[in-house]
Amino acid sequence: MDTTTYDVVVIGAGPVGENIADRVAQGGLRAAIVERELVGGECSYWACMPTKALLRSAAALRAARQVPGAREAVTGDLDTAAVLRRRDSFASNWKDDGQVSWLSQAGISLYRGQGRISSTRVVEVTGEDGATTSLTARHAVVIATGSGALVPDIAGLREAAPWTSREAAAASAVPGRLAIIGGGVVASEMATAFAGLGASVTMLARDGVLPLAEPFAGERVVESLRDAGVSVRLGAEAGSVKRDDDGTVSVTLTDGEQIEADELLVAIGRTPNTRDIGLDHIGLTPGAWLTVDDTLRVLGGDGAPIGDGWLYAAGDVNRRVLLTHQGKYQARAVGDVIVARAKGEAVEDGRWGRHAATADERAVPQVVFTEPEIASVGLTAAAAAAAGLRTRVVDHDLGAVAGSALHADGYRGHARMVVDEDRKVIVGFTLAGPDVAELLHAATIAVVGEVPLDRLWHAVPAFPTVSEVWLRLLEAYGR
Ligand SMILES: Cc1cc2nc3c(=O)[nH]c(=O)nc-3n(C[C@H](O)[C@H](O)[C@H](O)COP(=O)(O)OP(=O)(O)OC[C@H]3O[C@@H](n4cnc5c(N)ncnc54)[C@H](O)[C@@H]3O)c2cc1C
Ligand SMILES: NC(=O)c1ccc[n+]([C@@H]2O[C@H](COP(=O)([O-])OP(=O)(O)OC[C@H]3O[C@@H](n4cnc5c(N)ncnc54)[C@H](O)[C@@H]3O)[C@@H](O)[C@H]2O)c1
Repeated sequence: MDTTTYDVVVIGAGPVGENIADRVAQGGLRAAIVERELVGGECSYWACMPTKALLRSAAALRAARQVPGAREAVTGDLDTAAVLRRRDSFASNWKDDGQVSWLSQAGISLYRGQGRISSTRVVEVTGEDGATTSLTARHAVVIATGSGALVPDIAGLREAAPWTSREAAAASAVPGRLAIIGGGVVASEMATAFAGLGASVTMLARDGVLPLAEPFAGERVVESLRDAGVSVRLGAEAGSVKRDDDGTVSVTLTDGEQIEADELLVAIGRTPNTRDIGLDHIGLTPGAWLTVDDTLRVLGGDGAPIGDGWLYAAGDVNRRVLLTHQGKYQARAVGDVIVARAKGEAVEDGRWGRHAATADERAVPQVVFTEPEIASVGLTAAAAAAAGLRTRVVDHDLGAVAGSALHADGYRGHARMVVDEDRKVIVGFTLAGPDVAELLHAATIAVVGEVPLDRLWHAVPAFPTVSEVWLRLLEAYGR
């Protein structure tokens, strides 16, 4: 058995693991990273990048059709084969050579195989050929193993070989009929994408569509999915599933109704990749989400860091926020804190300190790439109320600003800001409308910066842009 010692060993080379390794290497420590599939993780090959590529061409076409002059220039339909080819290139054709050479130029050692913690600071890597390498970390081990699709215990579901987000993201053809179980982010985006690509889509949204967003967001998405021909079945629950010999999938709903499709996508959330990473060797439960403190140290059942604090977890696997950008934010904090602790430097773990992932709590931005796009940061009105904040909610019609009218004929959208009345700062902001994704960062800065409303009056939106909605919201709030 080979034995190799590094300062830091990272298990999982998704976006989060890669960033952690890079950060500690930049801090002067020697890092090894362990990956069992493709360097780049879920986001690069089966999640963010390919799914957005599947959505983008139809969005561009819709945008052109909303502007007279451009509309007349669009004479054909979406070219599905070209969309899938573009998606393939955004998934790097499911090859990780580019990312592997990036690791190498960053001075990070890559070990391919399944990583498992075998004892304090020791990770064993089992390669495809069964050979084992033992890696010892002088300072820290970081778990960045991400998450996989959750498949519920519905009778016949597993035997019916359903799609998860992976098969949807990497589909080589568009099914004639696609049924989807779920109403969250993956279900909404994939219903949008596959309807845009010509599939006949049925969405079984037991708990509603985008139920965690502001209610107007889900309502707009349902409306537009239905306009696009999607059958959105709010409250419908799959009771059992069967795939016939001819490949047809039949879903029997709990009320007895039967729905047939060529493929069935299950999109009801995620499960952590912790089943086989050696958690039992350190007193934790295999298959469970990991609990961490604000500097991302893994906590044991007693609420204290494991051992002397040598074990960290970042990204999806700690369940704080299941988003790439937020996982990479955690990666910067965890990489820097490992370096600081290794060098005996001060740890800045107070609120908004360099080594604390404070924004995870109440300042998370997210864009859902549906039609319309849903861009949000911070708390919804309901979440703010549940958190006990005294709030005022201000709404504005996003279509009623000059910039929106110019952007597209018939522009429809909505904006909401949630103000903490005791501090007179924005704690939540949601936009629903075409191309609102790029408007989000202004709101994120206002929320993270806790910019007083009085000062925001001096942040003047350029005319004529959609951002003028900021002024309208302030006017509605009053000075
Ligand atoms: C369909 C879909 C679309 C999404 N779109 C977006 C989006 O648009 N924007 C966004 O911000 N987020 C999006 N997300 C979420 C995003 O993909 C995740 O938040 C992100 O990938 C998490 O990164 P990670 O590094 O924590 O985990 P992962 O990306 O899951 O990477 C973990 C890596 O660890 C490896 N690994 C696991 N266990 C081991 C082991 N024992 N040994 C060695 N290697 C191991 C895995 O092979 C994997 O490469 C989407 C998710 C899905 C499912
Ligand atoms: N654009 C983006 O930022 C983006 C895109 C896709 C995914 N993601 C991330 O990936 C993660 C996973 O997405 P997801 O859509 O799978 O999960 P999700 O948690 O967003 O939504 C899952 C939905 O399924 C419902 N559900 C749960 N069990 C069910 C059941 N048995 N039957 C029917 N419905 C059920 C839930 O009520 C929920 O609404 C999300 O947390 C999200 O952050 C982000």
